[in-house]
Amino acid sequence: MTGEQAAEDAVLAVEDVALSFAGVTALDGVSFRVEPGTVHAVIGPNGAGKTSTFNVICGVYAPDRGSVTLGGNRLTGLAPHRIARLGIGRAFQNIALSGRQTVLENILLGRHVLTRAGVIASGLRLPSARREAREGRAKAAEIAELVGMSRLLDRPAGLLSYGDKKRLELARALAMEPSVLLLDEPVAGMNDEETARTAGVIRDVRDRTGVSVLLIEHDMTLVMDVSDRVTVLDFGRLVADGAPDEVRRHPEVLRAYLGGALGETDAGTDAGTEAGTGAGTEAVANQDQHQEDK
Ligand SMILES: Nc1ncnc2c1ncn2[C@@H]1O[C@H](COP(=O)(O)OP(=O)(O)OP(=O)(O)O)[C@@H](O)[C@H]1O
Repeated sequence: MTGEQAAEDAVLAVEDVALSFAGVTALDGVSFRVEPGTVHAVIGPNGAGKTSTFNVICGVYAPDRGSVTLGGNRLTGLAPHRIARLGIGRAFQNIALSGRQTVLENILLGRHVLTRAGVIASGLRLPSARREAREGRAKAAEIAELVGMSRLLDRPAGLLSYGDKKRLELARALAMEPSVLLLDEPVAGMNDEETARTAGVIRDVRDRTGVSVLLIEHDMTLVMDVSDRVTVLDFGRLVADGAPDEVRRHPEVLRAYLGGALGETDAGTDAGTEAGTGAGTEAVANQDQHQEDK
């Protein structure tokens, strides 16, 4: 297989996905592609369909229409654990770590999806199980280094700072060796310093492992800072998809974030100008504030 083919293999394609709940449209014909080795953000106001998109990708929800493929393999219709095995790793917004277990043990828990030696082989301490355990620990240590937690390997997760807990959740998802890592609000609740550290980790994941990162995030400073591409949803529809700079100036994006308040007025037409960009940034900042108030 050539390098180019390998890269093509890891493309995550969401195609014409529609999803509704008892008459409420959550997603309405959403399509986008996550290119290998990129950071890709999905943004939009509350209720836009971001979490629903993640849930369709992971197999938590079956879409009414459309499909999700990874490297040409159809994920839609498969159970979540099979989708995880095929290369979709997800770190959750709500931290679900084992507090008494150490950082190393928590990362190893993330690997169980990959472990081949069964319970019996492990119990009998067969060579295959011992080798797998050794390899697992080495890999977990590598991942801990990547997320800046090498010195915390033996610390119980329950004693970590908030930021380290969130980065450990990310590390645990990475331990599954995914092609695409899904991050649900990775910097929610973090201060500026913690946010900057996490931004560095996200970039390192992309640059050092080649894993694509797909993230939902309300913190627009982070989104614009780390993303190679941004997909914007509003009321379940895709309203923009492009480089951060293009998306920030897109009239539909300004309209979505300002709740239609600007309608046909200045910012709608000025969207491509400096003034328009400023209005968008402000609107997005208001959205952040709204999140904090929730
Ligand atoms: N399990 C569900 N049952 C009923 N309606 C749902 C369910 N999940 C999502 N929805 C609806 O689907 C729409 C999209 O919701 P979704 O949670 O995907 O949005 P979101 O962009 O993630 O929002 P937020 O930023 O507030 O998390 C909303 O109208 C929401 O109320």
